[in-house]
Amino acid sequence: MTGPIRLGTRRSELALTQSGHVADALAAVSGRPVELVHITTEGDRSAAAISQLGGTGVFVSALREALHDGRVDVAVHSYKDLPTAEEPGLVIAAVPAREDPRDALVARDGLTLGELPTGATVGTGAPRRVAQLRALGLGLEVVPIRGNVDTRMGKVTSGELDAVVLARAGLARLGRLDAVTEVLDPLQVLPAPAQGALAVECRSDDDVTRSLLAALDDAGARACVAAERTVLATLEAGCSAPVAAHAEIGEAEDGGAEIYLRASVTALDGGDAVRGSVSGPVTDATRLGRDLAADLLDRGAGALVAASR
Ligand SMILES: NCc1[nH]cc(CCC(=O)O)c1CC(=O)O
Repeated sequence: MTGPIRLGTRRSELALTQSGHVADALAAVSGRPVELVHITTEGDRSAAAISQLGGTGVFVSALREALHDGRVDVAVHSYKDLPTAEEPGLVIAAVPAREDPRDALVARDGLTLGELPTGATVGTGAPRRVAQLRALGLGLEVVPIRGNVDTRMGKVTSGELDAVVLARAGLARLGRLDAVTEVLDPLQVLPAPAQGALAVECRSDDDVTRSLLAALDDAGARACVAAERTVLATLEAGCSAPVAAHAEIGEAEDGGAEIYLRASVTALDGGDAVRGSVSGPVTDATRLGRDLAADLLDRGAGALVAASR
């Protein structure tokens, strides 16, 4: 097979940027042309809140249909938008090196969270961010917003809102880090499981594409994402639940590689939260995720997840 590799992508500027990077890398390792195929998803067509459309899975299903149908060979997703359930017939063949997964504040006048006055309006649509911002006890007024990155940042420029919270990774990929006024400390606002990572998917029986994509895989990023998403799956929480998780790789005392995993579940009103952390060998990523979720459940996380449904 020497024809072009067809890579399905959403049309948003962020999706096109992410897909473009993967397409370039895939062309370089395969020596074959890579053709971008634009796919429109229900999440792009509708202005309704994501929670009303049935979760962020709405961004994913149209791309997956195109893979199943054979219209495309490869699809690139923001990993945090993927449901935790595996998709029969498809495989995540590459998790490329990850961007900084932290959340970022874009505020008027260069302000940080701590400098925003009581009653300042902060826009975000994600329940995880709403809950953690309220839990800071700063008296911020959290305003639900959605739309692409430009639309959200425009609400600060126009003066409609004092600030918005976005994934730093999206701003980095779009070349908009200049707008960031504070990168949020994960001790205050822990990012979403798999934030900043991409999932590059193909058909499980497409051995040629699988082996090409294997060259784009970053084992450390894959292990961190596995640990974080296992927390989410074990808590039986959807991607719109106020669950946060963040894994990092560091050096263990014996010189080997170790994962340090943190997670939190926060009540939507910010009045209650359960946080925890665990560390262990990189090869035990999913076990670490399960252990941390079990610890959070022991300490009451189940009720917080249930209350957010
Ligand atoms: N939910 C939308 C979404 N999906 C992925 C990103 C950013 C890129 C990433 O996290 O990889 C965003 C925007 C945001 O949260 O600000």
